[in-house]
Amino acid sequence: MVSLHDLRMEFRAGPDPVTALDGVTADLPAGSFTAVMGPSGSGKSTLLHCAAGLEQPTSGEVVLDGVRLGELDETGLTVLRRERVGFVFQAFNLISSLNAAQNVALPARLAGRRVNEVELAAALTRVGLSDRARHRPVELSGGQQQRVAIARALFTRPAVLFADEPTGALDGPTSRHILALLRELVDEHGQTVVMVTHDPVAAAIADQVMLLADGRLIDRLEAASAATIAARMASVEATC
Ligand SMILES: Nc1ncnc2c1ncn2[C@@H]1O[C@H](COP(=O)(O)OP(=O)(O)OP(=O)(O)O)[C@@H](O)[C@H]1O
Repeated sequence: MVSLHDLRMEFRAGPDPVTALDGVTADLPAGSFTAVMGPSGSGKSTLLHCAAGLEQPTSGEVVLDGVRLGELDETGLTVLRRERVGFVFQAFNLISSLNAAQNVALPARLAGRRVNEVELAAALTRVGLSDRARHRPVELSGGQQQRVAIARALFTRPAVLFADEPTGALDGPTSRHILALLRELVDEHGQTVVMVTHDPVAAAIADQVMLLADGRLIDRLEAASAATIAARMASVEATC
């Protein structure tokens, strides 16, 4: 379970502060799939970063897998991210000096767990990258790098997986395959998935859609179809 309580985030970049999150409160139940949507600049990435312990909110509280993030120091946050959290992000996803297989195995190695080579190979096969195991990130496309990160989540089974546009760089069939794998993490392994997406079709595989506008949570849709989500998004964008 991830609980967000009255999350507020202000950035002081220029003369005027920017309010990226304006009092967001939400529960993302354990073993559920949440899509985060909203217009550009509505606070989706900031929400994801705060919920994952990558950024500290200006105020408010995040409780992840029973741990209050505000009570952890930097070392505690690093350990929590390593042991309970998975990331499928466009940037800072993979270690550039490690090949795909080593990147998939890294969290398990850092946690001192024995690495099962058969399971490691199986995770790469599931994302269609069995022939890229020895390639380093620079030798992979953006979409393939995203898939390495998903293989890592299949292999290490973090309690919570945060994904930022995981299908943004993928073609239609690969995108559907990756979404099905994310759904499987939730349905078969009870992991919690939180995914930012602009794509109503991708969001439709989630259990709930959190809709942000101007840093506020303005709606929650449960088990909505892609058409319903697209229509709601269009109405939000028309008023922004
Ligand atoms: N480090 C920062 N410093 C200053 N302002 C920031 C910073 N990060 C984000 N913002 C601002 O906070 C607001 C929310 O940004 P955020 O990246 O969370 O939006 P988003 O919904 O993910 O957007 P997009 O869909 O375009 O990626 C924006 O107005 C953005 O300009």
